[in-house]
Amino acid sequence: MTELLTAAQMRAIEQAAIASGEVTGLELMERAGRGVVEAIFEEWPELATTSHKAVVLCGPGNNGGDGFVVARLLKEWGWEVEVFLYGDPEKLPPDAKVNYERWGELGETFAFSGTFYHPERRVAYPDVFFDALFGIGLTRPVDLGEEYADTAESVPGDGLRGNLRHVAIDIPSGLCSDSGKVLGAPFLADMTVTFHGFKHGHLLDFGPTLSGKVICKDIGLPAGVGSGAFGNFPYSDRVTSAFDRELQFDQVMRLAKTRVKTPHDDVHKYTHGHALILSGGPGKTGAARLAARGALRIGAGLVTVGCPQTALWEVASQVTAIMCRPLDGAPGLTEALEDERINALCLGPGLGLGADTQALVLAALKATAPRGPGSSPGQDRSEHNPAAPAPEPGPRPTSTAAPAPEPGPRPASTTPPAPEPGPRPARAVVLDADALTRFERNPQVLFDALHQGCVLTPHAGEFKRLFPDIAEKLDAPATTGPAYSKVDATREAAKRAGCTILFKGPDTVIAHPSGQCSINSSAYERAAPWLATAGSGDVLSGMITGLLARGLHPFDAAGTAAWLHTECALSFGPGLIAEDIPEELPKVFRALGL
Ligand SMILES: NC(=O)C1=CN([C@@H]2O[C@H](COP(=O)(O)OP(=O)(O)OC[C@H]3O[C@@H](n4cnc5c(N)ncnc54)[C@H](O)[C@@H]3O)[C@@H](O)[C@H]2O)[C@@H](O)CC1
Ligand SMILES: [K+]
Repeated sequence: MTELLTAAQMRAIEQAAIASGEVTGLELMERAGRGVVEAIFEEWPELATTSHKAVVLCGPGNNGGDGFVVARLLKEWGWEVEVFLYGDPEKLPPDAKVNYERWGELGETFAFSGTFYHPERRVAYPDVFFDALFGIGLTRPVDLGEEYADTAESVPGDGLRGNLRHVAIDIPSGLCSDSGKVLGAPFLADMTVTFHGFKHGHLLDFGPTLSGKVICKDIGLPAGVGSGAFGNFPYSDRVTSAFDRELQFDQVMRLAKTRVKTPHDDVHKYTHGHALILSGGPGKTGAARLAARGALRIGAGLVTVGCPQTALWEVASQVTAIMCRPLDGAPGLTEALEDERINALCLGPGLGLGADTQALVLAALKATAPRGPGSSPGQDRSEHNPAAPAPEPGPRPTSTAAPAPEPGPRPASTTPPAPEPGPRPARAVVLDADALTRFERNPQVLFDALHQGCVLTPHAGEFKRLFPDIAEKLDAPATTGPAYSKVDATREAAKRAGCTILFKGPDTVIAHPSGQCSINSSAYERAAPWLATAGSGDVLSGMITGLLARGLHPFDAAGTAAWLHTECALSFGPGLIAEDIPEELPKVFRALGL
């Protein structure tokens, strides 16, 4: 499991380890520096010889301390190394000071006060420039003058400096480790070597652009409860990543299990759920058809497109395995939902911004709201109980349509699964696009009707319409670190709405009102810029709806669909159009060994 850390969590883990007496801060710093050297030799084996040159820019904190370790190790290896320090050596924290002095036995440290220019001593044409200026301790914008900005922001490996590689230690300086926002002049790295676990900032916002490639080195910090990077943090504070193939595999395996018919299974199409996708009128049915195809391919047993009578022939003439039915307005929907086998709905794609859309959404939410005490709409704002035993992530048995298959075999994992983020009601609803925008002027009306079975899938514009105050905080330029992040924003929105929110982007964040959160990053080796194509979001909504029909919990359905959506794009490659995404799913499933 890939667990993503905030600066505060990383500090807490380090401090707990040091306080336990198992390791000292100095040992951790030595391992961090060694990890950086290992990483550059692994990445660029041609550097693992003696005749290379490095410039190391150290800052006033422990990130600078790591830089002094790197300088010493490379010098001992036989490199020519030049070290600059931004700050007063007397004020370095204790571990960094020790390493400053150790380096001092091998070479000189030049004061960096805005210039690298030292005519007598400058290392000409270095092979690597190390950024050990600021790490997770960045608190304000970096402003070190033009020469620094020029060096830090130069295009990695640009021609001026030959094959100069820019390596950031822990996180590029000027990048906020919690938010991925930029504070002042940022360092543009070819490679970033971080420790123990990825930080949120490596995946969010500018993180992937500035970090180059991120390598995470183990520095021997003991694993806590959960034996992952998180130590003992409550689940409600944790964020996992869609790098997390294991977790996603687990979900997909569970789906696959119910595809296999054994002599004991009474599996028929209704046991895989029935998804209803609402469509707009004539000329506007394409989005719903795309969503329907996504729902069907991902495994919903039945998918019906409900459309105005006037659009019936348009839909009917373009679908085959997908059913269609006339469904006019809120009364029509309420009547359709008397069929209790319909257990997942999708509203929004192509629906239009008329009053009808609001009425349809409210009718859908009313008909699907859990009944009974303590389950009133908009009330799923409870926290997890972190002390509660973590159950197996088995199927959510609340769906009337989905059977209760055995959990599929899981890849070996040392991390216990997260507790269930609350029960899911029998029926679930995905709201996207126009179904969100329609409530721009009265979001509270929507929030009052939402329930724990809902998933909202806004892109940045839609998010802003529903949560303008949260978006304002998120969009404000960062002036201090750690800055308010997309994780903070999505969590806050999920709490307010009382349901799962999937906030789209290359850094898609999925949050549940309990605080449970994950990031589906389409960056680094999962970068798929061709996914930004018309209709791609409609397919995602449909895929989530399909997984909900299969009985997955909204939080899991949203995360798994987002992950598979990116996998489909990667598998297909450039040239992809929205229609290709669902059709790629079988190949992705096969590649997963299903
Ligand atoms: N024992 C430990 O705590 C370990 C720490 N490690 C390294 O230590 C780093 C964290 O060290 P620190 O907490 O000392 O933080 P940093 O080294 O990131 O920076 C903190 C210092 O920079 C100053 N500062 C912050 N923003 C500034 C700005 N814009 N302009 C000028 N000065 C600014 C702060 O006032 C403070 O003096 C990690 O990123 C990691 O590289 C690793 O060595 C592993 C072990
Ligand atoms: K750094």
